[in-house]
Amino acid sequence: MDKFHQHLENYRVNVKEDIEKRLAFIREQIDGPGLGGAVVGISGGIDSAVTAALCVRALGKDRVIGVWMPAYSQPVHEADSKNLADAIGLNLVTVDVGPAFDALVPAIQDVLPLNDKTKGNTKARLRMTTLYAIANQQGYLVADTCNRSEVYVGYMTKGGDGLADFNPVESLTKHEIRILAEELGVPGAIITKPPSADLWEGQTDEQEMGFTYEDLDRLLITGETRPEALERIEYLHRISEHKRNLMPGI
Ligand SMILES: Nc1ncnc2c1ncn2[C@@H]1O[C@H](COP(=O)(O)OP(=O)(O)OC[C@H]2O[C@@H]([n+]3cccc(C(=O)O)c3)[C@H](O)[C@@H]2O)[C@@H](O)[C@H]1O
Ligand SMILES: Nc1ncnc2c1ncn2[C@@H]1O[C@H](COP(=O)(O)OP(=O)(O)OP(=O)(O)O)[C@@H](O)[C@H]1O
Ligand SMILES: [Mg+2]
Repeated sequence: MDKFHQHLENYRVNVKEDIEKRLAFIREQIDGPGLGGAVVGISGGIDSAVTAALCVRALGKDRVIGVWMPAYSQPVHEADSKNLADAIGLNLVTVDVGPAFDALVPAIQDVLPLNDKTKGNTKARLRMTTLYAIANQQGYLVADTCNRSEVYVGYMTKGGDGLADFNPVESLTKHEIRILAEELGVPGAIITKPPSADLWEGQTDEQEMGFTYEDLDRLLITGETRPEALERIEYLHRISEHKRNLMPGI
């Protein structure tokens, strides 16, 4: 077995211990300052599924709100979000951010045209606004869902999914997140689905980044990867330095 798979195997063996460490971290973040609970944006993807499952285990289902926020989202993600909620006992609510997006984008476009990426990032920032409204009102914290792989290359929207109050999955690569998801009882369809920001039709992480999560996670775990991927990964890492901030994480 190579170094990469050996690392993942070790993680699998120790996953229960790792979960306990993360649950303690979440309780410390919420109960330390005497706050009520946590709010998590639920996309139907694996990162938010794992984050929500950890929060529910740490705090109990009455202290966690999951929010599905469609804006021209693929129907499969809504179904997966509902299946997740049933599987982990998550209190899931829906806030449709589509109308706000439809009102805001033409107003900005009166000033200058926006491309698909900019529009997509605007959706992510409307979701952040929604999560903070709920957190504000309830005395909750917003949970971040960005994993170690995404953070390394800055693959998140600044001030969107990249802005939150604490992060229970920050030190985990995408491959480790998959192992954790299995252990937490996340439905299989969410674990095997290709990662996507779903910010525009047909978007997938690997296609947009220009390398695979295996390329990226091999680098993070073993220090080596395919030379062609390495150049692009390090380029994205350099230009995203401004996105890595000081929020408490584990
Ligand atoms: N050197 C610098 N120092 C300080 N600030 C700097 C900067 N360079 C850019 N900026 C600022 O940052 C902005 C660009 O950052 P940002 O708005 O994030 O935009 P950008 O990095 O261009 O796009 C975000 C990327 O993250 C992806 N994404 C978003 C959301 C979720 C997921 C997912 O995995 O699901 C992925 C999305 O598909 C896209 O590829 C600039 O407009 C500028 O305001
Ligand atoms: N439609 C949505 N409703 C609610 N939250 C969303 C939605 N789309 C994205 N988000 C939030 O933005 C985060 C970033 O998206 P990202 O795609 O990186 O994570 P994911 O969907 O959970 O996992 P994956 O990377 O496997 O797709 C999500 O984890 C979620 O918190
Ligand atoms: Mg996603």
